[in-house]
Amino acid sequence: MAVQQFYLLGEPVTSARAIDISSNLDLDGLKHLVASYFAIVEPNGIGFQVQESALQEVSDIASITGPVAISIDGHAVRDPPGPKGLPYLGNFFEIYPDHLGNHQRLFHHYGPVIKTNNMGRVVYQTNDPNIATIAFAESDFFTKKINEAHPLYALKTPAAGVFLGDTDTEEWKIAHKFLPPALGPKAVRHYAPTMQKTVEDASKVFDALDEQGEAWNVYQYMLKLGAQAVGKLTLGLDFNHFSSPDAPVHEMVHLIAEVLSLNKKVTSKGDWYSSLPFGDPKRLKDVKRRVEEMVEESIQRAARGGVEDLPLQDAAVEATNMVDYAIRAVDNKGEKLPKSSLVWALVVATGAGFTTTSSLLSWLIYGLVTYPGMQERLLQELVDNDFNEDTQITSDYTDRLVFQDKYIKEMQRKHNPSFQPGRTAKTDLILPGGYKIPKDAVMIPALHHIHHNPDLWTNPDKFDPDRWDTDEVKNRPKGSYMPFAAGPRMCIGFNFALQEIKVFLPKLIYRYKFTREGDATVEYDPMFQLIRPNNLYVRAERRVKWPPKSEAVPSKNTAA
Ligand code: HEM
Repeated sequence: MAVQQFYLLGEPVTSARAIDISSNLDLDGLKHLVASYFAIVEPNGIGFQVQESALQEVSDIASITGPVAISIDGHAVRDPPGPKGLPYLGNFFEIYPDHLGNHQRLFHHYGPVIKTNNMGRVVYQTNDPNIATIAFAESDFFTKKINEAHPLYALKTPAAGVFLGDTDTEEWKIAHKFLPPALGPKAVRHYAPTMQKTVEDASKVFDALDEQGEAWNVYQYMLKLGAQAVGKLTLGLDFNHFSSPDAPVHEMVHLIAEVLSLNKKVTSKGDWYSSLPFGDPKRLKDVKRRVEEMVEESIQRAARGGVEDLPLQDAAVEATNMVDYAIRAVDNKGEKLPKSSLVWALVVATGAGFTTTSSLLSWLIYGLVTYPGMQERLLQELVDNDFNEDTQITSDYTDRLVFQDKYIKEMQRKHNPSFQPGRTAKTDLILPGGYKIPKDAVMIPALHHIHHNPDLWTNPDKFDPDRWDTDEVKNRPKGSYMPFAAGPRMCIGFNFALQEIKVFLPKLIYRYKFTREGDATVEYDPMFQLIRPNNLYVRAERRVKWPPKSEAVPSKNTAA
């Protein structure tokens, strides 16, 4: 057994630590051993050196007199770089209002891990797929722990378990056992007819707007549409969003959207702002309480779809909505989702459900009126697949819409609603590239910037659904595309979201021709938890004719 001194290159030599090297360790074994002492996340990136000469043999490393330096991927360890910023304000005005564009610029300038300071709140972000995957993995290094530095801090609600709670809690474990079956592929398939009925009912309003020759704000109507479906399928509630063109947004929907806006405002401006006893922070608390009350009332009112309790998987395919499911589902120990978790788990499913899908739906319509040829190609695919007003849309049917699938994928790459899921460092650690991250720091895998990283995507600013056919995209590095995040805390509602979109989009495109109203640059809302377009207006005109089937596609009535 030999004892050798090691220190991290970039740190003082006096920080060297003595490590016992057993005689039968090979180089890989030594890297793993050293990694465990210094919390180096990826041992394979470790190099050993003395005065700039690399050491490749364990015997040489063991026999050197004096400390051996550890490099990471050829680098000394360092703090993630970032702009210096102003006193008190930090980088706030270098980042807002166009935080997407400005972070893109910062990644370009400083590299794959950046550190910024927003009025005292330090934020680490990455556009590197490997580091993002490490952060999402829930490991000895990172977990979802919503501390003061986390973008969801002002919304933290341990009782919710999912989304607004820490991983290392009983509440998360329980909610994460009960909710996913109700949002799995089988369960959401039985929601398809309700989704279809929702968009069909909404067409009365879009028809009326067309008859009046009116353009409409896309986000406002997609908020109504997304919420109308989610309200029925999570809470069993009819929000009455399509009783007339001017029907108001239901109070619950309005308040949940306000919560997301308030949270972004409160958490973007540092700790001093979030602790103010008035203004946005106070309003946030009040609105949260009101939402809780409303969901509680709707749970009490919700009609049960049946009387008997059922095992989780059966309840998921039998239940008429998620309240019904949550009341009836029992796990294999005969236990139910506790009352203490029920209300907030359903608030989260409702809020996470409609805020995200309404933003994505808005971007999907944006794409129709912005990117040339998209609307025509999507419509042609429907015609070629014999779509008409009576088609019952099932997952078997949508599986045939190959171009629609690529269009949605590309939209979620380029205009994904979610952009800042955060994970918290459990210890002082060293990331690939040698970046030092202190315990309790929050690392944000910046989804928008991973999806626009030019090292991963050719011409990332170009909207190009056909890129999904290329080998480059098919063989992309792990972690290059994660619209729903990744790892144990990733989205559990993605089946629901994708199915809803795949039902809504054909119905809208087949019935209406969308055109852009106005030519102002479409702006996203910088003070919202999600990326949504603020000022996009369209006209949706009832189609009176449709293109013929493509020549290559045999008509249904043509004999083979
Ligand atoms: C376009 C649609 C959607 C997108 C882009 C999206 C994105 C995400 C992302 C990025 C996360 C991780 C958040 C974090 O780590 O902080 C997440 C979590 C979650 N999503 Fe979604 N989501 C979508 C739709 C939905 C829908 C429709 C539902 C439910 C009906 C839903 C329910 C949830 C829940 C409950 C979590 C928390 C899971 C946990 O904490 O373990 N999402 N979503």
